[in-house]
Amino acid sequence: MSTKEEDAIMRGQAWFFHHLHSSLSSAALRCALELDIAGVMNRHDGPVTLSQIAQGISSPSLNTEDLSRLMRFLVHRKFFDEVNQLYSLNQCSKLLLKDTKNTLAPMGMCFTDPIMVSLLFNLNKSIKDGGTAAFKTHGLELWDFLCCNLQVGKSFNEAMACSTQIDMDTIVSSYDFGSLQGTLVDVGGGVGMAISEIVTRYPHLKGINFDLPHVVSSAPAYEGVTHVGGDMFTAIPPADSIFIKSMLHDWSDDKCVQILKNCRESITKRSGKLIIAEIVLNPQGDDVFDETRINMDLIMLACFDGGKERTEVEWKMILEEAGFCHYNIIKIPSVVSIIEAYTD
Ligand SMILES: C[S@@+](CC[C@H](N)C(=O)[O-])C[C@H]1O[C@@H](n2cnc3c(N)ncnc32)[C@H](O)[C@@H]1O
Repeated sequence: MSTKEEDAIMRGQAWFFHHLHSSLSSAALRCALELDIAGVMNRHDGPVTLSQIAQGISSPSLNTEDLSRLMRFLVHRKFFDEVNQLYSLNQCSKLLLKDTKNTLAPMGMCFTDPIMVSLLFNLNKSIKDGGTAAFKTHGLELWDFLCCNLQVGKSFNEAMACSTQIDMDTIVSSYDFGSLQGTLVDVGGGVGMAISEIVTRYPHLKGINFDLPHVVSSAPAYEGVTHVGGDMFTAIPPADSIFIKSMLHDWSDDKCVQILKNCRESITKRSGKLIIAEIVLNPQGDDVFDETRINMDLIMLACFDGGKERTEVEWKMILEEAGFCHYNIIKIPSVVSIIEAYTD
C-alpha cells in the first residue's frame, strides 16, 4: 500500500471515530450541568483547583481522579479553560450558569435528556417506514407527548424560553419593531418570553402571546402582554402585525400554508406585516451558525411530521401560496434570520 493510501485510510478512521464518539460531548455536557461545575466555579473569585471543584460538588463518594478525567475531557472540548491545573469559566461555560439572563442550561438539560435523545436513534425507522421518530419512540407525536408528560413538557418550555431570550436580544436590536403600531401577536409564542422582550423595548405595542391553552396556563405574567390560549389551525387573534419565531419549522409545507393563511386572515383588514424569525437554510454556507442550521433540520425531521428547516426557495413557495406575495430576508447575527412578509 502506498503512503498516500495509508494516509487516506488513517484520515478515514479519524473521521469515523470523531463522529462515532460525538455523543460523548453531549454526555459530558449533561454531566457538567448535573454536577453544576460552572456554578461551583462561579462561586469563587478567579480560577479554581480540582479539589475546590470537588468540595463544591460536595458528594461523600466523589472520586477526585474520575472528576479530573472528566475535567480533562471538558477542557479538551473547550467547555472550560485550564492553565497550570487551575480551571476557569470561558464564554461557553458561562452559558451553563443557571439562573442568569443568558443561560443555556435549561436547553442543555432538555436536549441531553435520554427521553429526548432516544428519539434521534429511531430516525432510521422513521425514514424507512414513514412517521416521526418521536412517534416510533414514544407512541405519541411530540406535542402530545409533551402535553401528557408535564415534567418533560416543562423542561421543553424552559429550554425554548432560554434560547429565545438569547435570540431575542439580537432580534430586538437588529429589527425595527418601533415602526409597527397597535397589536402584535406572537403565534406559538410559548410562555411569552419573546413578545415580552419586544414590548419592553417598544411599550407603544400591545403584545398578545398566543399558544396552546395548556402552555399559556403556566406562563408568567408580563407587563404589556396578554396571554391567549387557542389553536392556530382554527383562528389567530386579530392583529395589526404578527410575529412568529421558531415555530413554522415544526410543520409540513401544507400545515404552514394553513397557519400562514390564518395569519393573513388575522391581519388582512389592517394591512399588517408578518415578521418571521426562523432559520433560512444554506446547506453550502459556512458561517458560524450553518452547522447548527443543518443540525436543526435533522432534529425537525426526527421530531415533527413534515417539520423542516427551509431554504429561501422553500420559504418563498409557502409564503406565496398563503398569499404573502412580497417578502424580504434580513440576515442578523443569529442562527435565525428575519423574514418580513406582506400581502400587498
Ligand atoms: C418550538 S416552540 C417555539 C416557541 C417560541 N416561539 C420560541 O421561539 O421560543 C413552538 C410553539 O408552538 C406551539 N404550538 C404547537 N401547536 C400549536 C397550535 N395548534 N396552536 C398554537 N400554538 C401551538 C407550541 O406549544 C410551542 O410553544
